[in-house]
Amino acid sequence: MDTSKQYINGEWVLALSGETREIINPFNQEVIALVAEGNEEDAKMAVAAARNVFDQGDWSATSATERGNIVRDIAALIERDKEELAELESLDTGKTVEESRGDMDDIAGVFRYYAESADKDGGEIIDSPVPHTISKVVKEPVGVCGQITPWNYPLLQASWKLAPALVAGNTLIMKPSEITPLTTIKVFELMEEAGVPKGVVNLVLGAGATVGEELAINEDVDLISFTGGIETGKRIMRSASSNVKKLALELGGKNPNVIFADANFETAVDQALNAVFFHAGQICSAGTRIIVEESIHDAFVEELVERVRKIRLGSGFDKNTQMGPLISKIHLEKVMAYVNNGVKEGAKVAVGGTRPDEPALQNGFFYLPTVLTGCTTEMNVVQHEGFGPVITIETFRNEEEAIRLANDSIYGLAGGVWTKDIAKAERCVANMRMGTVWINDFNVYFPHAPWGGFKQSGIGRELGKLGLEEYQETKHVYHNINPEPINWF
Ligand SMILES: NC(=O)c1ccc[n+]([C@@H]2O[C@H](COP(=O)([O-])OP(=O)(O)OC[C@H]3O[C@@H](n4cnc5c(N)ncnc54)[C@H](O)[C@@H]3O)[C@@H](O)[C@H]2O)c1
Ligand SMILES: C[N+](C)(C)CC=O
Repeated sequence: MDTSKQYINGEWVLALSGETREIINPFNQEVIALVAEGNEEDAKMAVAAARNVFDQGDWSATSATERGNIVRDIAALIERDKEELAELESLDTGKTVEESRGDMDDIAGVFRYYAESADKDGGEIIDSPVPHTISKVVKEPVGVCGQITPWNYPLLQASWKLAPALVAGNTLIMKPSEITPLTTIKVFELMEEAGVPKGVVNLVLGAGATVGEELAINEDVDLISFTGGIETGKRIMRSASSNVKKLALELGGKNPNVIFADANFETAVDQALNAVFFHAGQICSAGTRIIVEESIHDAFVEELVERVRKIRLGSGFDKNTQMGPLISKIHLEKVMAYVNNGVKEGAKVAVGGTRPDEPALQNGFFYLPTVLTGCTTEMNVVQHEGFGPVITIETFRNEEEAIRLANDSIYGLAGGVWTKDIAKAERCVANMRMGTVWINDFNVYFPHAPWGGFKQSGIGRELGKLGLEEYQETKHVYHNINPEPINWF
């Protein structure tokens, strides 16, 4: 794989400026690749290619079945190269190879799901109120799509955008996170191998402020789909107003995990760990905000802390490792400051709260899994997304208070509720203002169900039927089969 090039109009090309960027392994800070560093000019070139190919109309005129077949072939190639992709993802992000393998299965599943969906919706005939007319609704591609992805699930988040955009007949320009572009580069090679026509998919590498901003503002882009942080999302929203682009935003979360005293205790503790410490808490839907019923607080914290102490940190390539490093030095410093500020606000460190002291981990961006107790809803550490391996614990006394606390957030991405009382669970779910709510589980997602946020966690949905509709325009066609003069004037 040649990482030094971008993919524009069906050609692998160096950045116009000739510049490159070093990609760093977060486990040991070694340089693992040099990649092209594109800028606004590369982005403009890619947009022009995507615009030209879309306007020629050959791709959008292919049948949905044909596009579905190509997307199915991409899934098969991802499965063929699963191990290589998983190792690349772990090298780039620090997550365990086991987690990356799971991501690759999910990614192939997303391409397969959309391949199967491609030709299942041929539109709709409307019962027209006017005699001798035919009224129908058809779906068409939106056009040229700009797609911007984050570093935490690089290829997974890319797949949620690439697969539906392709089956809907759009052309696109993708900009992966500048920190973690490797698996996305590889998948562009696979899309070329699968026979995606020239200019339909374009890859520009580089910084958000240059390439990303150009995609958001460029008036030849019809839709921008962004996954990332809330402040970047707001900025993109402003830039996208240049030509009133369609907008899909998948932003952050500060996700409540509500645990009632009647929950299965062992399972709730165990899953509370999974909800946060996968990928060192760098998950948009991480259940970092535990809200536990007061009567079981002490027992819950005791058990949680004991389990947290046993989490094994290390290289994602070591089979014994359960949690890898954070993505970068800058991010590590942010997480440290986030915890330190929480402590200044009055939170107590029950475990963690610092970097590990093992010599073998000193070159990596490691932070110990951390539990903060004595937290209350108005604290910054409870309200802000730390995006690290940090749990805050609050307590509640009754159902009403649990729901009020869970909803006390600008975010509304996801949440969980643990109880054996089915009616109580359903009442909570009905009142929790989040795009996904899990009952007696956490962090489960699959291609068939929509994903996205209420409130400031975003706009629109990815995955499922809605994830395809983001990439479609809806057209009403009204056909008068017996036109006659009206003689009004
Ligand atoms: N809701 C979801 O499904 C979901 C999934 C994954 C991650 N996230 C969120 O992503 C965030 C972490 O990712 P991150 O740190 O990479 O986010 P980020 O906002 O810093 O960057 C995301 C992407 O936006 C680009 N970007 C930065 N500035 C830009 C600009 N001015 N214009 C256009 N593009 C720009 C970056 O280069 C990167 O490709 C967290 O907040 C997390 O919750 C959300
Ligand atoms: C959407 N998800 C859960 C796959 C990754 C969020 O960061």
